[in-house]
Amino acid sequence: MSFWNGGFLNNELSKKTSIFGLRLWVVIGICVGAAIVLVLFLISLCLTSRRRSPSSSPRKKPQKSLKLHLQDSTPSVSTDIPEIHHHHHQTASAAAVAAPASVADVRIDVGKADHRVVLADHHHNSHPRPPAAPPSASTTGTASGETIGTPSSMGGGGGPPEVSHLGWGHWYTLRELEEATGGLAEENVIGEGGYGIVYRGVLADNTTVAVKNLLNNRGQAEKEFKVEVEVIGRVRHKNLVRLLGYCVEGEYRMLVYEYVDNGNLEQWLHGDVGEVSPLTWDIRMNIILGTAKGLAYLHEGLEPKVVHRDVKASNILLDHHWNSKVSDFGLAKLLCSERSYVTTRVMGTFGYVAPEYASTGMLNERSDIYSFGVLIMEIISGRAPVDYTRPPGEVNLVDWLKNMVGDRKSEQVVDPRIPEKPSPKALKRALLVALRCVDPDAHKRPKMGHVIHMLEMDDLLVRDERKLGRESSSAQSSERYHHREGGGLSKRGRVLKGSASSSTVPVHCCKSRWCCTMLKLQDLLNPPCRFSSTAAF
Ligand SMILES: Nc1ncnc2c1ncn2[C@@H]1O[C@H](COP(=O)(O)OP(=O)(O)OP(=O)(O)O)[C@@H](O)[C@H]1O
Repeated sequence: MSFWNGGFLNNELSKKTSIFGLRLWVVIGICVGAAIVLVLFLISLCLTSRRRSPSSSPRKKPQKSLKLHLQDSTPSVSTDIPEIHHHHHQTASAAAVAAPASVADVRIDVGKADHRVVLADHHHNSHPRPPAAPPSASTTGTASGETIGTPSSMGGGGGPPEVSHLGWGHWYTLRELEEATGGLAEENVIGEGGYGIVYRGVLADNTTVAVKNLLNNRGQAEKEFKVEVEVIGRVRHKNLVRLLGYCVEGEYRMLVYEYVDNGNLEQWLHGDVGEVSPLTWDIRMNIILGTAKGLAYLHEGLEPKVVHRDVKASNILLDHHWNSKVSDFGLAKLLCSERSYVTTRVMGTFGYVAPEYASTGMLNERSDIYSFGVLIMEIISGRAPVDYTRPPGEVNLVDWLKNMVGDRKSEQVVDPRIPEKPSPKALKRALLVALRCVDPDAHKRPKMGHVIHMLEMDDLLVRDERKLGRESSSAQSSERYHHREGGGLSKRGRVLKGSASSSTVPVHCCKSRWCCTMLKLQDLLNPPCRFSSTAAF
C-alpha cells in the first residue's frame, strides 16, 4: 500500500522528464490544459457551423426547422384522412420546407388593406428567365420519396425556374411572383376568398397566371396550401383549373394557377350584366356539363378519389368560350376506394352543403353531388341558393324549386334573364338531374358519370327536337323512341344505358311529396312518345 502513499507520488511527479527537463507534473498539466482547449475549440467550431448553416446550406437546415414548426402549429392534413399519409407520405411534407436566408429581407403585410410585398433588397438580379419547362404529369417525385428542396435560385433572384421536386409544376420564388404581380399590387387583385387574395400576374415568359396569396395564418390556410399542392398538383383535366406551381418562402404560401380569363359563374349569374344575360340556355347547359365532367374525374378517375367539398358558383371559372373549370380545391379531401366516407369537420358554403354531411360530418362524393344539384338549380333559375331578400317560401332555392316542380310550374323557375326559353323537355331534363342530385337520401343520388350520361342525352334530345321542328311536315320515320315500362327510353326496344330514366324511382315509393315530384317529372319526361328521329343516338 505504501507504493501509493503521498511521498512516493510526490517523488515521481517531481522527477524531471526528457522534455526540456520539465518536471512530470508540469508536463501532465500542459497536456490536460491542451486537451481542454482542444475540446472547447471543437465545441465552438460545431456551434459556429450550425449557426451559419441556413445561409451556407439553404436546402437542408431550414427545411428541418420549419417542418418542425409547421407540424407543431398546424394539424397535419392526414389527421382527418389517413390516406394522405398512406399514399403521399413524402408529399405531406410539401409545405414543410426551407425558409431561405432572404426571408429576413422581406417585410410581410398580408392584411386586406395593404397586401403588398416589399422587398428590402432591390439589388437583386432581375433578368428575365427562360420559359418554364412544362410540368411533368408524373408523380414519381412524390412516390419515390423525394422531399421538396429549396430551389437554388431562391433568394438570389433571376436564374432559371426550378422544377418542383414533387414531380410536377414549378417552385416559384417570391421574387418571381412579386415581379409577375407588380409587388402583389392592388390593381392586380382579381378576387378574394376566405383564405387568400388572388392576383393576376404575368410571368417572365409572358404566361398569364393567377397567384393566390394565402392569408398569413397558421390554420386553415396552411392546410389549404398543403391540400392543393399534394392533391391537385397531380390532377390534369380540361374542366379543372390547373395548378402550375407554388411558392413557399418564409411566411409566404402562394399557389400559382393557370389564368382563366372570363370571371366566375357567380359573377355572371348574380352580377350586374343587364336585363338580358349573355348566358343562354345552351351556354348554361354547357357549363353544367363541363362542371360535371370535372367532378366526375375527381370522383371516378382518381384513386384515392377527391371530394371537392366546396362546389359552388364562385368556384366555377369560365373562359371566353364559356367553358367551365372547377377551381379552389383547398377544402378537398381524399377518399380511398375501400372507405365509403370520412368523418371531418363540416366545411363548405352555406346553401350548398349536403344535409347529411352538415348533420353528421360524414363526407363522401355524394356531398359534392348534392352541391352540384344546388348549382344546377342556381344556373337554371339565376337565384342564389339562399336569398333572404325573397319572400319566406322562396328563401331556400332547393325547397322553392321542389315546390314549383311539384305544382307543375316548372317553366316559372327559369331565369327571366335567359334570352331564349328552353324547350319544355330540355328544361325538365335539367330539373330532373338537379332534383335527383339533391335527393335527401344520399344513396339515391346519381354518380357524376351517370349525371353526364343524363345531360348528354338531354343534349341529343334537344337537337333531336329541333330537328323535328324543322322537319315537322315530313313523314315520320320508322324508328321510334318507345316509352318503356319503368320509365326508360329506348330505341328499337333497346335500353339506353345511362339514360335519365334507366334508374327510376320505384312506382310504389310514392309516400312523400318529394317522391311524387320525382315521379311527376319522370312522367313528364317520358310521355307516350310522339318523337321520331333519324338521328343516331
Ligand atoms: N385561376 C384563376 N383564374 C382567374 N381567376 C381566378 C382564378 N382563381 C381564382 N380566381 C378568382 O379569384 C376569386 C377568389 O378565389 P378563391 O378561390 O380564393 O375564393 P372563392 O372561391 O371566391 O371563396 P372561398 O375561397 O372563400 O370559397 C374567384 O372567385 C375568381 O374570381
